[in-house]
Amino acid sequence: MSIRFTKMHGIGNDFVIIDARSQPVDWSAELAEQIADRHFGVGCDQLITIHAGTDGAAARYRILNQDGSVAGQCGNGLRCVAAWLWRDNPALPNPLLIDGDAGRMVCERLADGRIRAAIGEPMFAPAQIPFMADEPAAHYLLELADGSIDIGAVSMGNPHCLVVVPSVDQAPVATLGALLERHPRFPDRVNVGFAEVVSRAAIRLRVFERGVGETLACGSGASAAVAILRQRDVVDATVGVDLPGGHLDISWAGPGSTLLMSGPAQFVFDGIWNHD
Ligand SMILES: N[C@@H](CCC[C@H](N)C(=O)O)C(=O)O
Repeated sequence: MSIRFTKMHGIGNDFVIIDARSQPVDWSAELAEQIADRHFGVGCDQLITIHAGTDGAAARYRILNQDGSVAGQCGNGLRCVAAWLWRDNPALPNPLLIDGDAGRMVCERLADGRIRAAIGEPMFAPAQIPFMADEPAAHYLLELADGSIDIGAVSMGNPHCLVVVPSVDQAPVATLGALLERHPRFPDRVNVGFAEVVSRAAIRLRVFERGVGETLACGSGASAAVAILRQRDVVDATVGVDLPGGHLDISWAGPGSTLLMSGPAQFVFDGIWNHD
């Protein structure tokens, strides 16, 4: 079987995007694992499929991680889906409505070519993350085999935890990230951010993504980091986030408001995936 796809990235967080409206797609963990494989497949952090939209949405998007697990949100992927939809049909409006498992998102192409996505309100209630705790808090102590660690936790439509570190360059992203991703208090596993606060308007961030490992960038991770640091009143409403693959601007006015994420969406190539 042959499947047409587009390879894209948002500051190095890379995706294979498949239009599931115009061709049959066997949406499965196995398909994601095969396509995402960097040696035997196309190679990507996430496989994203585009489905028919309803009620005014241009489309619906679904996300599978490299390991085949389902994700509810993908900030960088959402911007790429918006750019893909505008390329596919230049008559589509700007802003554009796109539905996902986390709800309805609004994407707007800015004058400088970047895309600003409204990705919803951060959710701090432990049951919504999901995270095992009695009540929402700005800090949680998480038990590890050799002590405990201070974390923040939030859902951006997908689960995130955050560790504040003195320097992201020295942070044990691979080891601690893998440990926290599967910590028993996160029953659905979790994306793990390591943030260095540079000022009230700037942070540096590395993210160990659930179902992938460390990626060059994570849009929902950048959003989660700003939401948690804003909850702690450590940063202002607008924050520049530097990730290994590039820069995102995040704005969150606070409870009751949607969070805004601005950044690029890049096409890499179009191709055809042939598989048995
Ligand atoms: N890279 C994405 C997040 C992808 C999903 C995540 N790994 C999860 O399992 O929740 C982003 O840019 O937000």
